[in-house]
Amino acid sequence: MTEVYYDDDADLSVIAGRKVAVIGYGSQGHAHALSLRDSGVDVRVGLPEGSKSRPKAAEQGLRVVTPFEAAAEADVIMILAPDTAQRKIYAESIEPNLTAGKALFFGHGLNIRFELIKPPADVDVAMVAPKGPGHLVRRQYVDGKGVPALVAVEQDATGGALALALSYAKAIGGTRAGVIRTTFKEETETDLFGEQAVLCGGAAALVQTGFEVLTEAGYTPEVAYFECLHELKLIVDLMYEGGIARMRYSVSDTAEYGDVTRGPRVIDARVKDEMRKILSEIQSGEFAREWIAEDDAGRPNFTKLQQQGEDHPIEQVGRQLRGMMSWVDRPITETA
Ligand SMILES: NC(=O)C1=CN([C@@H]2O[C@H](COP(=O)(O)OP(=O)(O)OC[C@H]3O[C@@H](n4cnc5c(N)ncnc54)[C@H](OP(=O)(O)O)[C@@H]3O)[C@@H](O)[C@H]2O)C=CC1
Ligand SMILES: CC[C@](O)(C(C)=O)C(=O)O
Ligand SMILES: [Mg+2]
Ligand SMILES: [Mg+2]
Repeated sequence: MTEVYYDDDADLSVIAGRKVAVIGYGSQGHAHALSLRDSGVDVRVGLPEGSKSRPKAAEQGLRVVTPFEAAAEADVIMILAPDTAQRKIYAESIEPNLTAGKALFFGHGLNIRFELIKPPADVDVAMVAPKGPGHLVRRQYVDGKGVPALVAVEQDATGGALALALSYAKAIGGTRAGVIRTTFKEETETDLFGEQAVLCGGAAALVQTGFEVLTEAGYTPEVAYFECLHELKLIVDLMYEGGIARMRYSVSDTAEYGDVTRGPRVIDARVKDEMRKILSEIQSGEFAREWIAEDDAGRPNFTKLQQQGEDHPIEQVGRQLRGMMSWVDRPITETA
């Protein structure tokens, strides 16, 4: 069985003895910067002049400097800007300051796995990748809990890269939940697959399609929303707590019989083949090339598809229904 690292396996004083730069203050950046600070780490946030994240970080009492200044001051540089922006930030602000013995950290491995960033051999290159959205990484930390994380070491120039990554993971709450060691290759490919085929792409398409089938057959949109979206969270909560078995224990026999007989008809061999194709596009670098080119072109296709998603009827009915449930529309974070 894979080794899982918990709080007792990581030494907080390792990261507390370093100067850390967090580049970016979005979903992950705000969570890392605030939790590092609350764990006693000397942290500064690197953001360009004019960045709309600057006031948020400053309001939270963090010292904000430019990415160049942050990389010059710090000896651990964590890049938490968008994946598509990282290669330019690296070239302009980090590379000139990446002297021997420093550590370059990532929250996701895309830029290293696909060689968009090639650090020099005399620095540590490591990853601390929480397996959850940044706003929940912060919320769990504040609540005394944690989101599981992956750590990986691509280069160990100092001999201390793993201890440093585990220490960093402890400072953001990861070792409270469990940290697994992996590689940049495995993290990048599984993370992209998970978000495309299951967690974001697969789940969103499943919900929208179920809603469409019911409403096109004449059923009430509000009923369809509760059935296909709202209740999904309650079902997934049971899976999160006790696996698919606990969900099946809790639902009726009728639901469980429908689940085991009809589920495989929805997610059938054709869907599995398509998932394999998606995985091979990730592994070959085809997806990364497509995404970088789309970003370089100003994201025309992405913007169109985002708009289509926002215009889907499930969003309108959902907004109305959630408006009646004050506890559902909780701000995703108190801080960013
Ligand atoms: N979202 C998540 O929960 C997860 C993300 N990750 C990884 O974490 C990394 C960050 O993603 P995410 O948190 O979603 O990013 P976001 O899009 O939420 O945030 C991006 C942040 O970077 C800032 N930024 C944009 N351009 C620059 C620049 N040139 N220099 C410095 N800062 C800049 C933005 O500032 P501004 O406000 O000015 O735009 C913003 O503060 C990615 O590698 C991602 O794959 C990993 C696990 C989960
Ligand atoms: C599931 C999406 C994710 O991989 C994440 C929150 O872990 C991301 O890139 O945002
Ligand atoms: Mg992920
Ligand atoms: Mg991801």
